Amino acid sequence: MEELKMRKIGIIGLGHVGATIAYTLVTKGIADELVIIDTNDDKTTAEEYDLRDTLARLDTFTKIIPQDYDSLSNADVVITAFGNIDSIKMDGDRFGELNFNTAAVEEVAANLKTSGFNGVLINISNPCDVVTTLLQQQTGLSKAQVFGTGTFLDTARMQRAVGQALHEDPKNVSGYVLGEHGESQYTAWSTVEVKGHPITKLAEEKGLDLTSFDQQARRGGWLVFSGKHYTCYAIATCAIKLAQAVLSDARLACPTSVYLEEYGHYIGYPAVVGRKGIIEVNSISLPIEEKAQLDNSAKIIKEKLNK
Ligand SMILES: NC(=O)c1ccc[n+]([C@@H]2O[C@H](COP(=O)([O-])OP(=O)(O)OC[C@H]3O[C@@H](n4cnc5c(N)ncnc54)[C@H](O)[C@@H]3O)[C@@H](O)[C@H]2O)c1
Repeated sequence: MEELKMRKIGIIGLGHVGATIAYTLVTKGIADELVIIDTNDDKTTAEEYDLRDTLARLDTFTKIIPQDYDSLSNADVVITAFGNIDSIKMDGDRFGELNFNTAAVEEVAANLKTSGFNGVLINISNPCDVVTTLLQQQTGLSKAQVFGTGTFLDTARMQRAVGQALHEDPKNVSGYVLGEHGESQYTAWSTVEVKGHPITKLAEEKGLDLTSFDQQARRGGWLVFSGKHYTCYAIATCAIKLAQAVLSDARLACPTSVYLEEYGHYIGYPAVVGRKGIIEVNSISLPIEEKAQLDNSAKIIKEKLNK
């Protein structure tokens, strides 16, 4: 009999974000095998047993594999969520973790390389575009195999802001927040529609303040952060949606942190995600001002990379 293909996912970094992803993957039965890795052994054991103790009450089973890089050799997806959130201050700068996370990249990339992992790597760790660029370079995986959550989360925040103002389900709002997952991100309003109606037209008709929505997308994370000193549900949901797009070869069109030749590094831009990772960069034609904003954001990511 042909062996059943298991859906195997690895998570590296089991803090607020990684643990939320692990819990969701297990309770929703999305992974048949889940590899969980953290430099903190006690934290890993705690998450391992909290998840194992959940299994008896679920309709699905997930094999939990702790602290084993070797077992990632045949994983479909690895999600990186390592970091040190306590080093982030309320100053609006996601680059606060830069030094910590660039050091972590070296260790994680070397371990992934030794493991023989050859699936799709989805990075969450901040600064997201910089860390994704470094992970791709240091793992030696292809640019299609590595991408970041990037502005997928910021786009969800924009959809929330617009949807909330118009009393619409955020899913009725389409379009993209582009650029850095950070302060220089921006909403490409030329791409945004509500139920097929261009937002620029709706804004004129209804007197909407698009700048305020854009600011809500940019600052949304800090609103959550200021109350609980981390964020977890929205980012976990973004990462899992991307992982599922890989597992089911969905060819999901969404903004992610993707490698753009033009800039020579990763940046939030429309892409299509499937079994092999980034199936295509979905080049869209932007008005001159919006393209200039993308160029500016790329410049800021590049400066951080050069540091
Ligand atoms: N891209 C986004 O949209 C987005 C959203 C939220 C959080 N984040 C980022 O995700 C990361 C995790 O956030 P969090 O709140 O869970 O942080 P956290 O500090 O709660 O957890 C980080 C975990 O990573 C572990 N870790 C550190 N170095 C490691 C290494 N080399 N190998 C394995 N594990 C390691 C730590 O022990 C810790 O358990 C941070 O970088 C944060 O800024 C990104």
